[in-house]
Amino acid sequence: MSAVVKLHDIHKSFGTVEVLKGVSFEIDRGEVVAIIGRSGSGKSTALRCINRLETIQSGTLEVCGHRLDQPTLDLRALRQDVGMVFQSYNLFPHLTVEQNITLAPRRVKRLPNSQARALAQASLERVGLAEKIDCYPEQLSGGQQQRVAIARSLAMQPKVMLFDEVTSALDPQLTGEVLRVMETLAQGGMTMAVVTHEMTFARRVADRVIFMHQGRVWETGPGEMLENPQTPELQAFLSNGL
Ligand SMILES: Nc1ncnc2c1ncn2[C@@H]1O[C@H](COP(=O)(O)OP(=O)(O)OP(=O)(O)O)[C@@H](O)[C@H]1O
Repeated sequence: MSAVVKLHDIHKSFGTVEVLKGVSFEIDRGEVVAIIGRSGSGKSTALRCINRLETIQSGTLEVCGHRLDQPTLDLRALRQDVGMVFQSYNLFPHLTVEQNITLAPRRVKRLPNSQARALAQASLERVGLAEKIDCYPEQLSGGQQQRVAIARSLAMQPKVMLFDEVTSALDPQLTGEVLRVMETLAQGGMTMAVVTHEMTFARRVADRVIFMHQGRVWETGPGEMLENPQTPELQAFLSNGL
């Protein structure tokens, strides 16, 4: 298998505070990696580096063949290959579901209206919301809005998807419906990096779990490592939660 995401010895500081202290990991094509760890351990920052929402100070970083540590980076091409879904859905309230989903494909890929609508329909079917295509976000539950946000990302046909605590704002029932959509994507072969506090999801769905602690990859392994943590830090995290 070939790695589509390669981080090697990444260092990242905000001002004088170093939050990533030499982070290295790879994600293979079709692999699902869950990134777990305490608040402030650097999970979101590491994820955000992968699509260049954050720049790194040193290290090498390659995503879908794009060298993010090189000045020649084509940011637009990178962002087409890498989709990202956030905790806040960031849907435009004055646009319908279809308009939200087709905004980027129309602008970036210059798709004609009929093709864009078909793409929105297909993306919504993948998240189980085809019948909501003409709704406005306020007519949807939080879980449905998050699924629309996932559909919006899918419509750009990304090669890698990044999920940053996408269920943190949802109650347990709505969390479940979003996680099921993500599980279906995982089963369909999508390459995914998922920052999450959902340990059941990490254990069951992820091919590999990365435990970050104090800006470093502290422990990594298959989901079963959560049943048999090797370091006291992962043990403490699993018993105390956040
Ligand atoms: N834009 C920023 N400016 C300054 N400091 C930041 C910025 N973004 C993150 N940090 C700091 O970097 C550290 C790591 O933050 P990060 O969001 O990556 O952690 P996290 O593990 O994802 O935590 P959480 O689970 O709370 O989201 C924290 O101490 C945070 O305060």
